[in-house]
Amino acid sequence: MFMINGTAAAFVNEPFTDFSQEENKSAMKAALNKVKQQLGREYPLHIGSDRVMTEAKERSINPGKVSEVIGLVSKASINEADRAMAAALQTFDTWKKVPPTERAEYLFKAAELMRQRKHEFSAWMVLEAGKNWAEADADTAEAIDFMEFYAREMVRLSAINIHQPLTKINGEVNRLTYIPLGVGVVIPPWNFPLAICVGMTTAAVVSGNTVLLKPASTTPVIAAKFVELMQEVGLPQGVINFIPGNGSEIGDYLTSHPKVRFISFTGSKEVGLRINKRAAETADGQIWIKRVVAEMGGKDGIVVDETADLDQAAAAIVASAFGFQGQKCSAGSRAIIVEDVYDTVLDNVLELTSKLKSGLPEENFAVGPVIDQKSYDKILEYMEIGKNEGYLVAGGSKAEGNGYYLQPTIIADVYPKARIMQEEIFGPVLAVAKAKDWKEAIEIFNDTEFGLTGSFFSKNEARISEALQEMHCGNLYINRKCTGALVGVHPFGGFNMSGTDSKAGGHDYLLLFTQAKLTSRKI
Ligand SMILES: NC(=O)c1ccc[n+]([C@@H]2O[C@H](COP(=O)([O-])OP(=O)(O)OC[C@H]3O[C@@H](n4cnc5c(N)ncnc54)[C@H](O)[C@@H]3O)[C@@H](O)[C@H]2O)c1
Ligand SMILES: N[C@@H](CCC=O)C(=O)O
Repeated sequence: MFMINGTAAAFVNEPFTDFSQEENKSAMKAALNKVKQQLGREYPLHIGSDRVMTEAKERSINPGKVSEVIGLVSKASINEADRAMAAALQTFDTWKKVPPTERAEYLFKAAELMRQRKHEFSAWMVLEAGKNWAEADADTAEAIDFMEFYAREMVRLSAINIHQPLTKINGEVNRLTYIPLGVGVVIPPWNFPLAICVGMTTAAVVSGNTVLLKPASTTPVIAAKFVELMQEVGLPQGVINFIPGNGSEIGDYLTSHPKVRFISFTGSKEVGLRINKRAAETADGQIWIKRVVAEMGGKDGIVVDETADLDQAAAAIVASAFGFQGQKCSAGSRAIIVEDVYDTVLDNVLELTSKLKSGLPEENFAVGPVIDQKSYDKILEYMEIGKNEGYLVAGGSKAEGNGYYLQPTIIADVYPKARIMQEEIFGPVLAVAKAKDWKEAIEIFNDTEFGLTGSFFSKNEARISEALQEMHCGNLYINRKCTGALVGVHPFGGFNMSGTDSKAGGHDYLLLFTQAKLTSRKI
């Protein structure tokens, strides 16, 4: 709980589940069985207090077993998006007046309920997103963390002048308070279908805003489960309006809408830039500049010098490149290794990769499917491009299974300007480049339009100091993998074309969804 003997308990991350323990294994299997009984159900839109079933549906399928339908989710058209906007606008008038501590309570309660049903939420992601158990468990843990963390943050910010203590002068009482912005559109991606959806939505809501939540089209069921949870804890109707639908249809419509005060987006560079551009146009009747928070793609990498622990470096390269099939914005899709140890590290990487078994996520194979046909086709294309840009040393094609399975693929001796070194593939494809020394390796690392995550492996302190300064990315790690940021520990967000560096899970994040009001009273 939040309060212990009247004092706020310190935030701690939700622990990950150890699935080598029999009881945890059984609990996860039971959760999967329970969830399987609920497959194929229909889910409504949530517009204010209305539950709206539309004829048009998003058909969500299991990417690891494509004949299995996870659920059919109602799909909003512009008409329903308009109704949702009206509901959100109306509710904003009352929600903004709810004391911040009360708003935070909804998040604390939801975090607690999610904790109790942790494996069930993870099971939905195993089936809908193709995550293995550990990846799904980490996603659920992060969702719980976001709610706990942002609730605490709202309580902290609501204490007047705490964030920015004001200089005192005689004859005046001055206060700085953080007030909400208005109605926001929340647009999460599918790859962290619970954590990122929950984090983006609850940050906006706990700050006193109301939202239109448009989930990703491939993972709408897990988003619907989150919205149901918020209803269960009694969040007032109209605070979260749930409107799955086409990005190009309602997405474009909403991002241009004059009543939208802010857009919170996480997804690809292409869509993020489109939203940023549309949001910058002032629509008729619009009386503000829209705030855009856009967290976008990455072309992250791991640099290894000759002094590094080579086994640790190889393990980190494999985990970062192939965890969740490389479908993380933080994925280490580039390894840049100095020539003295290039062959040794590459051999280690190949050996570890050859041990990765691919198969059904519900059976907890290390490597599962990619998300859908479009991704599958795109990644296969990149594999072919890669074969012309270096040497194929592992994988390179489809893998067995009734779904979108691909082999973990490694292309070696790739030149820095190659497409597979520059473009985000978002799949299990690792490009390996050779550098003459650690300085050149850092130059190659920085030679990208993105700037999200990176790692530097070395035992040399002087080099580590220089790498800390020179490697230009939002989340830089030393001697560890470049994925797996923890809420509160590693605030997350990137530079350049990786986005607005909003640092989700950090102490500044809620400020993005508030405006600071200074009041000065003469006494
Ligand atoms: N930087 C981060 O924190 C972070 C985290 C996770 C994922 N990502 C990035 O997300 C991408 C993968 O996710 P994705 O495939 O869901 O991305 P995407 O850009 O295709 O879609 C993201 C969301 O935008 C919606 N959308 C599509 N067109 C739209 C439009 N015109 N207007 C409004 N919304 C629209 C989609 O329906 C989805 O909900 C990768 O590039 C990955 O790197 C970044
Ligand atoms: N925050 C996650 C990545 C989120 C994007 O996909 C990590 O640090 O691995």
